[in-house]
Amino acid sequence: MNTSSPSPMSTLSMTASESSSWVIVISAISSSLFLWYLIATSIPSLKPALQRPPLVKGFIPWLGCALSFSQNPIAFTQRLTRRLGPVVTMFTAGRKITLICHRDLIHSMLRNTSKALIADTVHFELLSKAFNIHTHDRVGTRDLIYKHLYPHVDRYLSKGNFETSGAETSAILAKELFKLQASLSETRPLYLGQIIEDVLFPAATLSLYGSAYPAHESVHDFHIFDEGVPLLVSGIPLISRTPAKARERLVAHMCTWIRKLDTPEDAGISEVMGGCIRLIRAHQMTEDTTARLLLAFLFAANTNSLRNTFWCLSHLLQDAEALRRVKKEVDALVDGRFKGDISAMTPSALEEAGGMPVLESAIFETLRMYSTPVSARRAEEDFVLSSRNAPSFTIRKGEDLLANNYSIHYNEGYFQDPHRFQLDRFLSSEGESDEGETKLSQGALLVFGGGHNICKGRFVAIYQLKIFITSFLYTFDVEPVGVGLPGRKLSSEMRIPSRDFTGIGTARPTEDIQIHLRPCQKVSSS
Ligand code: HEM
Repeated sequence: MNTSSPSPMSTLSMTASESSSWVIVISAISSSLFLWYLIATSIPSLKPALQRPPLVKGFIPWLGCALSFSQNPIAFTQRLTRRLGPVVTMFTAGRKITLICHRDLIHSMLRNTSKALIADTVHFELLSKAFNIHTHDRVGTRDLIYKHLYPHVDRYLSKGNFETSGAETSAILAKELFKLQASLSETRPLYLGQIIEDVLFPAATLSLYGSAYPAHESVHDFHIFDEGVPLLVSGIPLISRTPAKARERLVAHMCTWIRKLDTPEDAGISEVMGGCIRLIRAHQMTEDTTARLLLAFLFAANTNSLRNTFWCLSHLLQDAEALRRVKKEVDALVDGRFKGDISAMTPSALEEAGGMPVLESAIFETLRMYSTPVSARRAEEDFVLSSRNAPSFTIRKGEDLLANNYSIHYNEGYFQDPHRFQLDRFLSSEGESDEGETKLSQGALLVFGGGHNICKGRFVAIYQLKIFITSFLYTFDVEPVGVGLPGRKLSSEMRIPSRDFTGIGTARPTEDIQIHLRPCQKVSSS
Protein backbone atom coordinates (compact mmCIF):
# COMPACT_ATOMS: atom_id res chain seq x y z
CA MET A 1 0.00 0.00 0.00
CA ASN A 2 1.29 3.40 -0.91
CA THR A 3 1.41 5.33 2.39
CA SER A 4 2.21 8.61 0.71
CA SER A 5 -1.04 8.80 -1.23
CA PRO A 6 -3.43 11.41 0.16
CA SER A 7 -6.60 10.37 1.91
CA PRO A 8 -9.87 11.27 0.23
CA MET A 9 -10.40 13.80 3.03
CA SER A 10 -7.08 15.57 2.44
CA THR A 11 -7.78 15.66 -1.36
CA LEU A 12 -11.09 17.29 -0.62
CA SER A 13 -9.56 19.87 1.74
CA MET A 14 -6.76 20.76 -0.83
CA THR A 15 -9.33 21.24 -3.55
CA ALA A 16 -11.27 23.58 -1.32
CA SER A 17 -8.21 25.71 -0.51
CA GLU A 18 -7.16 25.68 -4.19
CA SER A 19 -10.55 26.79 -5.28
CA SER A 20 -10.68 29.56 -2.70
CA SER A 21 -7.34 30.91 -3.94
CA TRP A 22 -8.73 30.82 -7.51
CA VAL A 23 -11.72 32.80 -6.30
CA ILE A 24 -9.33 35.39 -4.87
CA VAL A 25 -7.27 35.55 -8.10
CA ILE A 26 -10.34 35.84 -10.33
CA SER A 27 -11.97 38.48 -8.19
CA ALA A 28 -8.68 40.41 -8.09
CA ILE A 29 -8.44 40.29 -11.89
CA SER A 30 -12.03 41.28 -12.43
CA SER A 31 -11.88 44.11 -9.91
CA SER A 32 -8.68 45.44 -11.53
CA LEU A 33 -10.36 45.10 -14.94
CA PHE A 34 -13.35 46.99 -13.60
CA LEU A 35 -11.03 49.63 -12.15
CA TRP A 36 -9.19 49.85 -15.48
CA TYR A 37 -12.51 50.21 -17.30
CA LEU A 38 -13.49 53.05 -14.95
CA ILE A 39 -10.17 54.82 -15.55
CA ALA A 40 -10.26 54.22 -19.30
CA THR A 41 -13.76 55.56 -19.71
CA SER A 42 -13.15 58.61 -17.55
CA ILE A 43 -9.94 59.76 -19.34
CA PRO A 44 -10.94 61.34 -22.66
CA SER A 45 -7.94 60.08 -24.70
CA LEU A 46 -8.63 56.46 -23.69
CA LYS A 47 -12.31 56.53 -24.50
CA PRO A 48 -13.23 54.42 -27.48
CA ALA A 49 -14.46 57.57 -29.25
CA LEU A 50 -16.56 56.62 -32.24
CA GLN A 51 -17.93 59.66 -33.88
CA ARG A 52 -19.10 61.07 -37.17
CA PRO A 53 -16.91 63.81 -38.61
CA PRO A 54 -18.38 67.33 -38.24
CA LEU A 55 -20.20 68.51 -41.36
CA VAL A 56 -19.43 71.78 -43.17
CA LYS A 57 -22.05 72.79 -45.69
CA GLY A 58 -20.42 75.90 -47.22
CA PHE A 59 -22.37 78.96 -48.32
CA ILE A 60 -23.19 78.18 -51.92
CA PRO A 61 -26.05 75.73 -52.58
CA TRP A 62 -24.91 72.47 -54.25
CA LEU A 63 -21.32 73.74 -54.76
CA GLY A 64 -20.86 73.87 -50.97
CA CYS A 65 -17.13 74.14 -50.20
CA ALA A 66 -15.95 73.38 -53.77
CA LEU A 67 -14.81 76.92 -54.59
CA SER A 68 -13.04 77.64 -51.29
CA PHE A 69 -11.29 74.28 -51.50
CA SER A 70 -10.15 74.61 -55.12
CA GLN A 71 -9.08 78.25 -54.71
CA ASN A 72 -6.62 77.47 -51.96
CA PRO A 73 -6.79 73.98 -50.44
CA ILE A 74 -3.84 74.71 -48.13
CA ALA A 75 -5.36 77.75 -46.39
CA PHE A 76 -8.93 76.41 -46.50
CA THR A 77 -8.13 73.07 -44.90
CA GLN A 78 -5.86 74.67 -42.31
CA ARG A 79 -8.78 76.90 -41.28
CA LEU A 80 -11.15 73.93 -41.14
CA THR A 81 -8.77 71.83 -39.08
CA ARG A 82 -8.15 74.60 -36.58
CA ARG A 83 -11.88 75.11 -36.12
CA LEU A 84 -13.28 71.57 -36.31
CA GLY A 85 -10.48 69.06 -35.87
CA PRO A 86 -8.54 66.76 -38.19
CA VAL A 87 -11.46 65.00 -39.89
CA VAL A 88 -14.22 67.04 -41.47
CA THR A 89 -16.96 66.18 -43.93
CA MET A 90 -17.68 68.90 -46.46
CA PHE A 91 -20.45 69.29 -48.99
CA THR A 92 -18.70 69.69 -52.34
CA ALA A 93 -20.46 69.79 -55.70
CA GLY A 94 -23.44 67.79 -54.48
CA ARG A 95 -21.39 65.14 -52.67
CA LYS A 96 -20.27 64.59 -49.12
CA ILE A 97 -16.49 64.39 -49.03
CA THR A 98 -14.58 63.63 -45.87
CA LEU A 99 -11.23 65.32 -45.61
CA ILE A 100 -8.55 63.67 -43.47
CA CYS A 101 -5.88 66.03 -42.12
CA HIS A 102 -4.21 63.85 -39.49
CA ARG A 103 -0.97 62.06 -40.43
CA ASP A 104 -1.77 58.75 -38.73
CA LEU A 105 -5.32 58.65 -40.05
CA ILE A 106 -4.03 59.45 -43.56
CA HIS A 107 -1.63 56.51 -43.33
CA SER A 108 -4.37 54.31 -41.94
CA MET A 109 -6.62 55.31 -44.85
CA LEU A 110 -4.01 54.85 -47.58
CA ARG A 111 -2.82 51.51 -46.20
CA ASN A 112 -6.32 50.14 -45.79
CA THR A 113 -6.35 47.11 -48.07
CA SER A 114 -9.81 45.88 -47.14
CA LYS A 115 -12.67 45.97 -49.60
CA ALA A 116 -14.26 48.71 -47.49
CA LEU A 117 -12.09 51.43 -48.94
CA ILE A 118 -10.94 51.55 -52.55
CA ALA A 119 -9.69 54.11 -55.04
CA ASP A 120 -10.86 52.40 -58.21
CA THR A 121 -14.47 53.61 -58.27
CA VAL A 122 -13.75 57.26 -57.56
CA HIS A 123 -10.70 57.35 -59.89
CA PHE A 124 -12.66 55.64 -62.67
CA GLU A 125 -15.48 58.14 -62.33
CA LEU A 126 -13.01 60.97 -62.96
CA LEU A 127 -11.35 59.11 -65.84
CA SER A 128 -14.70 58.42 -67.49
CA LYS A 129 -15.59 62.10 -67.43
CA ALA A 130 -12.23 63.49 -68.49
CA PHE A 131 -11.63 60.90 -71.23
CA ASN A 132 -15.26 60.31 -72.19
CA ILE A 133 -15.08 56.57 -71.60
CA HIS A 134 -18.42 54.93 -72.42
CA THR A 135 -18.65 51.29 -71.56
CA HIS A 136 -21.57 49.07 -70.64
CA ASP A 137 -19.34 46.99 -68.45
CA ARG A 138 -18.01 49.54 -65.96
CA VAL A 139 -16.98 46.94 -63.39
CA GLY A 140 -15.14 44.87 -66.03
CA THR A 141 -13.35 47.97 -67.34
CA ARG A 142 -12.34 49.00 -63.83
CA ASP A 143 -11.04 45.51 -63.14
CA LEU A 144 -9.09 45.60 -66.38
CA ILE A 145 -7.39 48.87 -65.34
CA TYR A 146 -6.67 48.13 -61.70
CA LYS A 147 -6.17 44.36 -61.77
CA HIS A 148 -4.38 43.98 -65.10
CA LEU A 149 -3.10 47.21 -66.69
CA TYR A 150 -1.63 48.96 -63.66
CA PRO A 151 0.10 45.85 -62.28
CA HIS A 152 1.53 45.31 -65.80
CA VAL A 153 2.95 48.86 -66.05
CA ASP A 154 4.01 48.75 -62.40
CA ARG A 155 6.29 45.81 -63.21
CA TYR A 156 7.85 47.60 -66.18
CA LEU A 157 8.33 50.90 -64.38
CA SER A 158 9.62 49.64 -61.05
CA LYS A 159 13.06 50.69 -59.81
CA GLY A 160 15.82 49.20 -61.96
CA ASN A 161 13.31 47.99 -64.55
CA PHE A 162 12.98 50.94 -66.92
CA GLU A 163 16.56 51.06 -68.18
CA THR A 164 15.63 50.77 -71.88
CA SER A 165 12.91 53.41 -71.85
CA GLY A 166 15.03 55.63 -69.57
CA ALA A 167 17.98 55.43 -71.97
CA GLU A 168 15.63 56.45 -74.77
CA THR A 169 14.31 59.38 -72.72
CA SER A 170 17.82 60.76 -72.25
CA ALA A 171 18.72 60.26 -75.93
CA ILE A 172 15.51 61.96 -77.16
CA LEU A 173 15.91 64.79 -74.64
CA ALA A 174 19.40 65.48 -75.94
CA LYS A 175 18.12 65.55 -79.54
CA GLU A 176 15.26 67.90 -78.65
CA LEU A 177 17.55 70.27 -76.76
CA PHE A 178 19.99 70.42 -79.67
CA LYS A 179 17.05 71.24 -81.96
CA LEU A 180 16.11 74.03 -79.60
CA GLN A 181 19.71 75.25 -79.57
CA ALA A 182 19.76 75.35 -83.36
CA SER A 183 16.55 77.39 -83.45
CA LEU A 184 17.71 80.03 -80.97
CA SER A 185 18.61 82.60 -83.60
CA GLU A 186 14.89 82.95 -84.32
CA THR A 187 13.60 86.03 -82.57
CA ARG A 188 10.47 84.48 -81.05
CA PRO A 189 10.16 84.89 -77.26
CA LEU A 190 10.76 81.72 -75.28
CA TYR A 191 8.65 80.53 -72.36
CA LEU A 192 9.79 78.04 -69.75
CA GLY A 193 6.51 76.07 -69.55
CA GLN A 194 6.26 75.81 -73.34
CA ILE A 195 9.85 74.59 -73.66
CA ILE A 196 9.33 71.95 -71.00
CA GLU A 197 6.26 70.69 -72.87
CA ASP A 198 7.94 70.80 -76.30
CA VAL A 199 10.99 68.88 -75.08
CA LEU A 200 9.92 66.67 -72.17
CA PHE A 201 6.54 65.55 -73.55
CA PRO A 202 8.01 63.91 -76.71
CA ALA A 203 10.95 62.49 -74.76
CA ALA A 204 8.72 60.91 -72.09
CA THR A 205 6.03 59.79 -74.54
CA LEU A 206 8.26 58.32 -77.26
CA SER A 207 10.30 56.41 -74.71
CA LEU A 208 7.20 54.95 -73.03
CA TYR A 209 5.00 54.36 -76.10
CA GLY A 210 7.69 53.69 -78.72
CA SER A 211 8.98 55.57 -81.77
CA ALA A 212 5.78 54.98 -83.77
CA TYR A 213 3.74 57.22 -81.47
CA PRO A 214 2.97 60.64 -83.03
CA ALA A 215 4.29 62.53 -80.01
CA HIS A 216 5.34 65.74 -81.75
CA GLU A 217 1.96 66.04 -83.45
CA SER A 218 0.25 65.61 -80.05
CA VAL A 219 2.06 68.23 -77.94
CA HIS A 220 -0.26 71.10 -78.74
CA ASP A 221 -3.48 69.13 -78.25
CA PHE A 222 -2.13 67.62 -75.06
CA HIS A 223 -1.55 71.15 -73.75
CA ILE A 224 -5.13 72.24 -74.54
CA PHE A 225 -6.56 69.03 -73.12
CA ASP A 226 -4.42 69.17 -69.96
CA GLU A 227 -5.53 72.74 -69.26
CA GLY A 228 -9.17 71.84 -69.93
CA VAL A 229 -9.45 68.75 -67.70
CA PRO A 230 -11.34 70.63 -64.92
CA LEU A 231 -13.88 71.82 -67.53
CA LEU A 232 -14.28 68.31 -68.92
CA VAL A 233 -14.77 66.86 -65.44
CA SER A 234 -17.43 69.52 -64.78
CA GLY A 235 -19.40 67.88 -67.61
CA ILE A 236 -20.78 71.20 -68.93
CA PRO A 237 -20.60 70.86 -72.74
CA LEU A 238 -20.61 74.58 -73.57
CA ILE A 239 -17.47 75.45 -71.65
CA SER A 240 -15.59 72.24 -72.39
CA ARG A 241 -15.85 72.29 -76.19
CA THR A 242 -12.21 73.28 -76.92
CA PRO A 243 -10.53 70.69 -74.64
CA ALA A 244 -13.08 68.08 -75.80
CA LYS A 245 -12.04 68.67 -79.43
CA ALA A 246 -8.35 68.42 -78.50
CA ARG A 247 -9.07 65.16 -76.66
CA GLU A 248 -10.87 63.69 -79.66
CA ARG A 249 -7.90 64.53 -81.91
CA LEU A 250 -5.63 62.78 -79.39
CA VAL A 251 -7.97 59.77 -79.42
CA ALA A 252 -7.81 59.69 -83.24
CA HIS A 253 -3.98 59.70 -83.13
CA MET A 254 -4.08 56.93 -80.54
CA CYS A 255 -6.42 54.79 -82.70
CA THR A 256 -4.10 55.10 -85.72
CA TRP A 257 -1.17 54.09 -83.54
CA ILE A 258 -3.03 51.10 -82.01
CA ARG A 259 -3.76 49.71 -85.47
CA LYS A 260 -0.02 49.36 -86.06
CA LEU A 261 0.24 46.58 -83.49
CA ASP A 262 0.76 43.17 -85.12
CA THR A 263 1.44 44.80 -88.51
CA PRO A 264 4.87 45.40 -90.14
CA GLU A 265 5.01 48.75 -88.26
CA ASP A 266 4.72 46.99 -84.92
CA ALA A 267 8.43 47.50 -84.15
CA GLY A 268 7.74 51.15 -83.33
CA ILE A 269 5.49 50.20 -80.38
CA SER A 270 7.19 49.72 -77.03
CA GLU A 271 7.00 46.35 -75.24
CA VAL A 272 5.16 47.77 -72.24
CA MET A 273 2.49 49.52 -74.31
CA GLY A 274 2.19 46.61 -76.75
CA GLY A 275 1.44 44.50 -73.66
CA CYS A 276 -1.24 47.01 -72.58
CA ILE A 277 -2.97 46.92 -75.97
CA ARG A 278 -3.01 43.10 -75.92
CA LEU A 279 -4.43 43.06 -72.40
CA ILE A 280 -7.19 45.49 -73.37
CA ARG A 281 -7.99 43.53 -76.54
CA ALA A 282 -8.18 40.32 -74.52
CA HIS A 283 -10.93 41.99 -72.47
CA GLN A 284 -12.82 42.67 -75.69
CA MET A 285 -12.80 46.41 -75.45
CA THR A 286 -13.53 48.42 -78.57
CA GLU A 287 -10.72 50.31 -80.29
CA ASP A 288 -12.25 53.57 -79.06
CA THR A 289 -12.21 52.45 -75.41
CA THR A 290 -8.67 51.09 -75.86
CA ALA A 291 -7.54 54.49 -77.16
CA ARG A 292 -9.21 56.37 -74.29
CA LEU A 293 -7.69 54.11 -71.64
CA LEU A 294 -4.24 54.53 -73.16
CA LEU A 295 -4.77 58.29 -73.36
CA ALA A 296 -5.56 58.29 -69.65
CA PHE A 297 -2.21 56.63 -69.05
CA LEU A 298 -0.47 59.15 -71.34
CA PHE A 299 -2.01 61.89 -69.22
CA ALA A 300 -0.83 60.29 -65.94
CA ALA A 301 2.65 59.82 -67.40
CA ASN A 302 3.02 63.48 -68.37
CA THR A 303 0.88 65.99 -66.52
CA ASN A 304 2.52 65.81 -63.08
CA SER A 305 6.06 65.51 -64.42
CA LEU A 306 5.67 68.53 -66.71
CA ARG A 307 4.22 70.70 -63.97
CA ASN A 308 6.70 69.71 -61.26
CA THR A 309 9.58 70.34 -63.67
CA PHE A 310 8.18 73.82 -64.25
CA TRP A 311 7.81 74.56 -60.53
CA CYS A 312 11.29 73.30 -59.73
CA LEU A 313 12.94 75.42 -62.43
CA SER A 314 10.84 78.48 -61.44
CA HIS A 315 12.25 78.34 -57.93
CA LEU A 316 15.79 77.89 -59.21
CA LEU A 317 15.40 80.84 -61.59
CA GLN A 318 14.06 83.01 -58.81
CA ASP A 319 17.05 82.38 -56.58
CA ALA A 320 20.40 83.07 -58.30
CA GLU A 321 22.41 81.35 -55.57
CA ALA A 322 20.24 78.21 -55.73
CA LEU A 323 20.62 78.14 -59.52
CA ARG A 324 24.40 78.59 -59.23
CA ARG A 325 24.69 75.67 -56.79
CA VAL A 326 22.58 73.30 -58.89
CA LYS A 327 24.37 74.31 -62.08
CA LYS A 328 27.76 73.74 -60.46
CA GLU A 329 26.68 70.23 -59.48
CA VAL A 330 25.21 69.55 -62.93
CA ASP A 331 28.34 70.73 -64.78
CA ALA A 332 30.64 68.72 -62.50
CA LEU A 333 28.59 65.55 -63.05
CA VAL A 334 28.09 65.84 -66.80
CA ASP A 335 31.67 66.97 -67.53
CA GLY A 336 33.29 64.58 -65.08
CA ARG A 337 31.23 61.46 -65.37
CA PHE A 338 29.59 61.70 -68.78
CA LYS A 339 32.33 63.65 -70.64
CA GLY A 340 29.79 66.24 -71.73
CA ASP A 341 27.40 63.70 -73.29
CA ILE A 342 23.95 64.36 -71.83
CA SER A 343 22.44 61.50 -73.82
CA ALA A 344 24.51 59.04 -71.76
CA MET A 345 22.60 59.69 -68.53
CA THR A 346 20.69 56.43 -68.46
CA PRO A 347 18.97 55.43 -65.20
CA SER A 348 21.74 52.99 -64.21
CA ALA A 349 24.57 55.36 -65.23
CA LEU A 350 23.01 58.15 -63.19
CA GLU A 351 22.58 55.82 -60.22
CA GLU A 352 26.21 54.72 -60.47
CA ALA A 353 27.38 58.31 -60.78
CA GLY A 354 26.38 58.71 -57.14
CA GLY A 355 23.60 61.21 -57.39
CA MET A 356 23.27 64.95 -57.27
CA PRO A 357 22.26 65.75 -53.71
CA VAL A 358 21.49 69.44 -54.24
CA LEU A 359 19.35 68.86 -57.34
CA GLU A 360 17.66 65.87 -55.70
CA SER A 361 16.87 67.99 -52.66
CA ALA A 362 15.41 70.68 -54.96
CA ILE A 363 13.24 68.05 -56.67
CA PHE A 364 11.89 66.62 -53.40
CA GLU A 365 11.29 70.13 -52.09
CA THR A 366 9.29 70.87 -55.25
CA LEU A 367 7.29 67.67 -54.87
CA ARG A 368 6.63 68.46 -51.21
CA MET A 369 5.23 71.86 -52.11
CA TYR A 370 3.51 71.13 -55.42
CA SER A 371 2.69 67.47 -55.93
CA THR A 372 -0.92 66.32 -55.85
CA PRO A 373 -2.65 67.82 -52.79
CA VAL A 374 -5.01 64.90 -52.14
CA SER A 375 -5.45 61.15 -52.61
CA ALA A 376 -9.05 60.01 -53.07
CA ARG A 377 -10.76 56.79 -51.95
CA ARG A 378 -14.42 55.69 -51.66
CA ALA A 379 -16.02 53.73 -48.82
CA GLU A 380 -17.64 50.62 -50.32
CA GLU A 381 -18.89 49.54 -46.89
CA ASP A 382 -19.41 51.21 -43.51
CA PHE A 383 -16.14 51.14 -41.64
CA VAL A 384 -14.23 52.74 -38.79
CA LEU A 385 -11.29 54.98 -39.61
CA SER A 386 -8.93 54.68 -36.71
CA SER A 387 -5.36 54.93 -35.64
CA ARG A 388 -3.57 54.60 -32.31
CA ASN A 389 -2.91 58.31 -31.81
CA ALA A 390 -6.11 59.78 -33.16
CA PRO A 391 -9.84 59.70 -32.51
CA SER A 392 -11.82 57.13 -34.48
CA PHE A 393 -14.55 58.00 -36.96
CA THR A 394 -17.33 56.00 -38.52
CA ILE A 395 -17.45 56.36 -42.29
CA ARG A 396 -20.58 55.38 -44.18
CA LYS A 397 -20.80 53.36 -47.37
CA GLY A 398 -20.68 55.58 -50.47
CA GLU A 399 -18.75 58.43 -48.87
CA ASP A 400 -15.64 59.78 -50.54
CA LEU A 401 -12.50 60.32 -48.52
CA LEU A 402 -9.67 62.68 -49.37
CA ALA A 403 -6.31 62.26 -47.68
CA ASN A 404 -5.07 65.83 -47.45
CA ASN A 405 -1.40 65.22 -48.18
CA TYR A 406 -0.71 68.94 -47.80
CA SER A 407 -1.72 68.70 -44.14
CA ILE A 408 1.56 66.80 -43.75
CA HIS A 409 3.66 68.64 -46.36
CA TYR A 410 2.69 72.09 -45.06
CA ASN A 411 2.75 71.22 -41.37
CA GLU A 412 5.17 73.24 -39.20
CA GLY A 413 5.52 70.19 -36.95
CA TYR A 414 7.07 68.14 -39.76
CA PHE A 415 8.63 70.77 -42.03
CA GLN A 416 9.90 74.00 -40.58
CA ASP A 417 8.76 77.16 -42.40
CA PRO A 418 6.77 74.99 -44.81
CA HIS A 419 5.66 77.75 -47.18
CA ARG A 420 9.26 78.59 -48.10
CA PHE A 421 11.13 76.70 -50.81
CA GLN A 422 14.33 75.56 -49.08
CA LEU A 423 16.90 74.14 -51.44
CA ASP A 424 18.71 72.29 -48.65
CA ARG A 425 15.68 70.84 -46.93
CA PHE A 426 16.38 67.29 -48.05
CA LEU A 427 20.14 67.39 -47.72
CA SER A 428 21.72 65.51 -44.85
CA SER A 429 23.60 67.55 -42.25
CA GLU A 430 26.86 66.73 -44.09
CA GLY A 431 25.28 68.20 -47.22
CA GLU A 432 25.92 64.99 -49.07
CA SER A 433 23.23 62.38 -49.17
CA ASP A 434 19.72 63.00 -50.33
CA GLU A 435 17.11 62.56 -47.63
CA GLY A 436 14.11 62.76 -49.95
CA GLU A 437 14.09 59.07 -50.87
CA THR A 438 14.35 58.14 -47.19
CA LYS A 439 11.46 60.41 -46.22
CA LEU A 440 9.47 59.00 -49.14
CA SER A 441 10.04 55.39 -48.13
CA GLN A 442 9.21 56.23 -44.48
CA GLY A 443 5.89 57.74 -45.52
CA ALA A 444 6.88 61.21 -44.24
CA LEU A 445 6.31 62.50 -47.78
CA LEU A 446 3.15 61.50 -49.61
CA VAL A 447 4.02 63.08 -52.92
CA PHE A 448 3.09 59.92 -54.86
CA GLY A 449 0.09 58.97 -52.71
CA GLY A 450 0.33 55.64 -50.93
CA GLY A 451 -0.86 52.09 -50.37
CA HIS A 452 -2.17 49.93 -53.20
CA ASN A 453 -2.78 52.91 -55.49
CA ILE A 454 0.60 54.57 -55.06
CA CYS A 455 1.83 56.21 -58.27
CA LYS A 456 3.03 53.53 -60.68
CA GLY A 457 5.48 55.89 -62.37
CA ARG A 458 7.17 57.32 -59.28
CA PHE A 459 10.69 56.14 -60.13
CA VAL A 460 10.33 57.21 -63.75
CA ALA A 461 9.01 60.59 -62.59
CA ILE A 462 12.04 61.37 -60.44
CA TYR A 463 14.34 60.23 -63.23
CA GLN A 464 12.50 62.44 -65.77
CA LEU A 465 12.76 65.53 -63.58
CA LYS A 466 16.41 64.86 -62.85
CA ILE A 467 17.54 64.37 -66.44
CA PHE A 468 15.44 67.18 -67.88
CA ILE A 469 16.76 69.75 -65.40
CA THR A 470 20.33 68.44 -65.70
CA SER A 471 20.32 68.40 -69.52
CA PHE A 472 18.60 71.79 -69.77
CA LEU A 473 20.92 73.58 -67.35
CA TYR A 474 23.98 71.93 -68.89
CA THR A 475 22.94 72.96 -72.40
CA PHE A 476 21.84 76.54 -71.69
CA ASP A 477 22.48 79.51 -69.47
CA VAL A 478 18.96 80.47 -68.51
CA GLU A 479 17.88 83.92 -67.49
CA PRO A 480 14.33 84.94 -66.53
CA VAL A 481 12.86 87.93 -68.39
CA GLY A 482 9.45 88.24 -66.76
CA VAL A 483 6.25 86.50 -65.75
CA GLY A 484 2.96 86.51 -67.63
CA LEU A 485 0.87 84.76 -70.24
CA PRO A 486 2.46 84.23 -73.67
CA GLY A 487 1.50 87.05 -76.02
CA ARG A 488 0.40 89.35 -73.18
CA LYS A 489 2.18 92.08 -71.22
CA LEU A 490 4.75 90.69 -68.76
CA SER A 491 5.63 91.75 -65.28
CA SER A 492 9.39 92.24 -65.42
CA GLU A 493 10.00 91.16 -61.84
CA MET A 494 10.74 87.44 -61.49
CA ARG A 495 8.27 85.81 -59.13
CA ILE A 496 6.71 82.39 -58.73
CA PRO A 497 3.39 82.25 -60.65
CA SER A 498 0.29 81.47 -58.62
CA ARG A 499 -1.35 78.05 -58.74
CA ASP A 500 -4.60 76.87 -60.23
CA PHE A 501 -5.82 73.96 -58.10
CA THR A 502 -8.93 73.14 -60.12
CA GLY A 503 -7.45 70.22 -62.09
CA ILE A 504 -6.43 66.68 -61.23
CA GLY A 505 -2.99 66.27 -59.72
CA THR A 506 -0.23 68.85 -59.43
CA ALA A 507 -1.57 72.40 -59.62
CA ARG A 508 -1.12 74.25 -62.91
CA PRO A 509 0.73 77.59 -63.02
CA THR A 510 -1.60 80.45 -63.98
CA GLU A 511 1.21 82.18 -65.90
CA ASP A 512 4.38 81.22 -67.73
CA ILE A 513 7.91 82.59 -67.34
CA GLN A 514 9.61 84.23 -70.30
CA ILE A 515 13.29 83.34 -70.46
CA HIS A 516 16.45 84.07 -72.41
CA LEU A 517 18.54 81.09 -73.38
CA ARG A 518 22.23 81.27 -74.23
CA PRO A 519 23.86 78.03 -75.34
CA CYS A 520 26.72 76.99 -73.11
CA GLN A 521 29.87 76.97 -75.28
CA LYS A 522 30.90 73.47 -74.28
CA VAL A 523 27.83 71.74 -75.71
CA SER A 524 27.91 70.91 -79.38
CA SER A 525 25.17 69.26 -81.36
CA SER A 526 27.55 67.28 -83.53
C1 HEM B 1 6.22 64.18 -60.66
C2 HEM B 1 5.48 63.29 -61.29
C3 HEM B 1 4.36 62.51 -60.70
C4 HEM B 1 3.63 62.73 -59.56
C5 HEM B 1 3.80 63.84 -58.55
C6 HEM B 1 2.63 61.68 -59.49
C7 HEM B 1 1.71 61.55 -58.46
C8 HEM B 1 0.71 60.60 -58.41
C9 HEM B 1 -0.27 60.49 -57.37
C10 HEM B 1 -0.35 61.38 -56.14
C11 HEM B 1 -1.08 59.45 -57.68
C12 HEM B 1 -2.31 58.96 -56.88
C13 HEM B 1 -1.87 58.01 -55.79
C14 HEM B 1 -2.94 57.70 -54.77
O1 HEM B 1 -4.14 57.85 -55.05
O2 HEM B 1 -2.58 57.27 -53.65
C15 HEM B 1 -0.61 58.89 -58.94
C16 HEM B 1 -1.18 57.81 -59.56
C17 HEM B 1 -0.70 57.27 -60.73
N1 HEM B 1 0.41 57.66 -61.44
FE1 HEM B 1 1.64 59.21 -60.97
N2 HEM B 1 2.75 60.87 -60.57
C18 HEM B 1 3.80 61.32 -61.34
C19 HEM B 1 4.28 60.77 -62.52
C20 HEM B 1 3.81 59.61 -63.09
C21 HEM B 1 4.39 58.97 -64.24
C22 HEM B 1 5.65 59.44 -64.95
C23 HEM B 1 3.61 57.88 -64.52
C24 HEM B 1 3.75 56.84 -65.60
C25 HEM B 1 4.80 56.68 -66.35
C26 HEM B 1 2.54 57.83 -63.54
C27 HEM B 1 1.55 56.88 -63.49
C28 HEM B 1 0.55 56.83 -62.52
C29 HEM B 1 -0.51 55.85 -62.52
C30 HEM B 1 -0.74 54.74 -63.55
C31 HEM B 1 -1.31 56.12 -61.39
C32 HEM B 1 -2.57 55.37 -60.94
C33 HEM B 1 -2.17 54.34 -59.90
C34 HEM B 1 -3.33 53.55 -59.30
O3 HEM B 1 -4.43 54.09 -59.16
O4 HEM B 1 -3.12 52.38 -58.96
N3 HEM B 1 2.69 58.90 -62.69
N4 HEM B 1 0.49 59.60 -59.36
